[in-house]
Amino acid sequence: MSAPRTLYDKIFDDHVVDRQDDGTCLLYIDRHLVHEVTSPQAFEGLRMAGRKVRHPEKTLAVVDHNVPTSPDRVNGIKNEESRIQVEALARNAADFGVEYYSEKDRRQGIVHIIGPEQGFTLPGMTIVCGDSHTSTHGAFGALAHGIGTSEVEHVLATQTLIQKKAKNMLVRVDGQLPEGVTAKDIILAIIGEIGTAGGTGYVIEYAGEAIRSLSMEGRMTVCNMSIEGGARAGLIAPDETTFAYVKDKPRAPTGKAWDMAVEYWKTLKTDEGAHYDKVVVLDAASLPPIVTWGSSPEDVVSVTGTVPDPELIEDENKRNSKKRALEYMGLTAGTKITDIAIDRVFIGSCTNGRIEDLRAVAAVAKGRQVNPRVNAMIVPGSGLVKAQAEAEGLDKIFIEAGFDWREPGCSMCLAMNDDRLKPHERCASTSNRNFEGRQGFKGRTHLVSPAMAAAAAIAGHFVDIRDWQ
Ligand SMILES: CC(C)[C@H](C(=O)O)[C@@H](O)C(=O)O
Ligand code: SF4
Repeated sequence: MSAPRTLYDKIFDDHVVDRQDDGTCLLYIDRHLVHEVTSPQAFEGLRMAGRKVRHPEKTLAVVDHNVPTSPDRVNGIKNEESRIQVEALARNAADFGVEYYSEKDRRQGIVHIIGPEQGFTLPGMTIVCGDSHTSTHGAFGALAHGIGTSEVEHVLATQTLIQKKAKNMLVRVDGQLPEGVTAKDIILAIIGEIGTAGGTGYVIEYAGEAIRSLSMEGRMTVCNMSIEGGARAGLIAPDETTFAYVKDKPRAPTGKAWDMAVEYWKTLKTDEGAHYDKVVVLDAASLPPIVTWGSSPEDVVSVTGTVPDPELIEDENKRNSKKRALEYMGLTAGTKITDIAIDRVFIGSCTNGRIEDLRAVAAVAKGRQVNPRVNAMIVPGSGLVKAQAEAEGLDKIFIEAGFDWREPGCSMCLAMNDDRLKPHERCASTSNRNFEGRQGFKGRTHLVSPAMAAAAAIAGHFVDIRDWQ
């Protein structure tokens, strides 16, 4: 009998085309997602070499990072740099025969949201994209990770990727989440626990009762931020929740092919006794809603807590870096998190821009008003998320409450477009990164869950969402 294997081992093994003695492998890639930021040189490389895209039907291109989120974007993109990137992708997709969703297509959206929506992302697949948050697709039990632009070119040309196997890490979240605590709080707590380098060299498998209980949206939120924990990818074994989500998606298999696929997908779980190189265990019942206070996703604190004191950190380098983070954030140690006033709210991104996130926001916003000092925007992750939200009447709740309801895109997650913080503006954000300048020059980002962001928009400062239920 063969040795017990992890889910990661199985998907990896199933895709090895060639293995060298030093462990370098050539992996077959099932799906390639392409966006406008990391693909121009890759297509240019193909053009110069006179090569074609090996499998256009396994490739899907979309614009997301640079697109404006204002309704007048259909009249053209004013920012020249953005327009050039967007036009380049449109041309490259046409020249190389790759399916492409432009900003005018209702299926357009953030690359990691449209893949699952279209059934382009399926369990057991290898999925790559020139984007670090490709880990999102691991929620389906797919081996999905970001690649660099030269690798994008390699995958376009050959449908394969050179890879060395990573180590296996298990993150088990036992028990049930308390009311008001979400998938976002789980992943922020995990990153707080392992640190931003904790997952370096690993692929993380998330398991345990709390993970099993999550919807696909919640699982995507968790896997999305694997990269913030340093891991190459994050995975969750597919189950009935996964199959129910995938069924009837435009590109999902149908009929007999569906039955065969499900049969295979059911084998995609870690064998009893398989070896993990590292195991981390968390108790969901003890998790609070989390707010980041610094400029790294590991700078987490409970909403009931205070801004920590860097002077208490023994390691000098770490102490200095956290002191600098506090200074950048304009905060003083000891301040209660609920006393921190905010100027802006950003609800969206590939972490929390899906329908369930918007429903959570609507539940908080209904019948309430955004604080007059706060500018709060809601950016659906895709055109389909937007249409669904509008079909449910969520847009009316948002607009009546004073939120700005936008068109889909990456938006203020990274400020590569018109949506950005002004210097020193403080933002409660549902995105995944809080680096210096991430949401705009000198902007200050606090990462939170959608419900926490909505509550902060209304109160004008952070509040414990559990007191609002
Ligand atoms: C622009 C892109 C390369 C980048 C990434 O890889 O993650 C972006 O999506 C981000 O979130 O910072
Ligand atoms: S939403 Fe943010 S994290 Fe996601 S792909 Fe866009 S820029 Fe990157």
